[in-house]
Amino acid sequence: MVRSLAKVVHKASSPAVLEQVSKHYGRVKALEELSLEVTEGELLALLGPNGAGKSTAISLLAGLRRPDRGRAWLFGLDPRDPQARANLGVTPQETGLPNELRVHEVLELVQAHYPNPTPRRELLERFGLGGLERRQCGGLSGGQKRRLAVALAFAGNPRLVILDEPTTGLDVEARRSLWEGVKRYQAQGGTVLLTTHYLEEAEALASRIAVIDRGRLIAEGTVGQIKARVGLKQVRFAAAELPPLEGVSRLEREGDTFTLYTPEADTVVRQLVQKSVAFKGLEVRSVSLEEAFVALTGEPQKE
Ligand SMILES: Nc1ncnc2c1ncn2[C@@H]1O[C@H](COP(=O)(O)OP(=O)(O)OP(=O)(O)O)[C@@H](O)[C@H]1O
Repeated sequence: MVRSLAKVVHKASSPAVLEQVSKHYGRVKALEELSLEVTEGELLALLGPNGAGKSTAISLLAGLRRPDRGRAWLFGLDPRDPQARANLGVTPQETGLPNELRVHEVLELVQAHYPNPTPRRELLERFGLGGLERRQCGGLSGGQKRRLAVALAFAGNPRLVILDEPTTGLDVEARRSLWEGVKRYQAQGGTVLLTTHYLEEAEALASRIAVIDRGRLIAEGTVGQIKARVGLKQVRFAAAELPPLEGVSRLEREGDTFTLYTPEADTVVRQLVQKSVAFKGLEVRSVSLEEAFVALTGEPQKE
């Protein structure tokens, strides 16, 4: 009795919880027994390759879809409960703004749905939109549109904001300006769940990272802990044979070309020299997050 009560209190105190959720689209398994908790005041970055299930997880928390199994909680309530969603702001992946409406009109339209909206000035300033109030949305640049779409997620003065790949397609400057707005919200006590393909973005913003792949949680921890796991280097060279090597997360062979993934490229190259491997055309480079995920989640080492 005490235990189940503790469980309820725990869920009620967290802005968002997924508890062992599974979601299938026909034969496609989008999520498999995924558990995730976003705690008050944190910025949790949800990372994963294309099709990992990030958007599906978000849609369950936003009450847009229901899990086939398991439960989703938003402020201790069913996410489809309007009372729970009144405290939530969401930016979808796609930016659909009416071309004819002016920036201030769009903001007012969204603010009007909330009892205690964030002041317009603050939103404009926070997301670098000052001076654009009277511009029609159709006349905004891609980066400005994206910043406005993200600002809208904050318009209702929410306690939790879900940002689904907010900076995809933005240049470095626009991305940084958006990060500043998100950081300021979090500094004022806001909670954020962010999905992104960019490790750099998670690094700049996240207090914690969860990595999902094929609908399952495969890693979770601080930025440092995740970086240590996905911060792999790729070592590639041609050689006739390869002795066993230490510190290799994954090994691929195509003809006489070997591709090794390792967190310790220097150590691997040193072993090649020490073991007198006659290698040619050595290349060492950092892998993309995508490749790191494949190396992490792929089959075990094989030739
Ligand atoms: N409406 C749908 N109907 C059928 N399959 C779907 C649907 N939505 C998503 N899927 C599939 O479910 C899986 C998870 O998709 P989801 O969009 O949640 O992943 P994601 O991690 O957000 O991907 P991305 O990074 O590409 O946005 C994928 O295999 C996808 O093709």
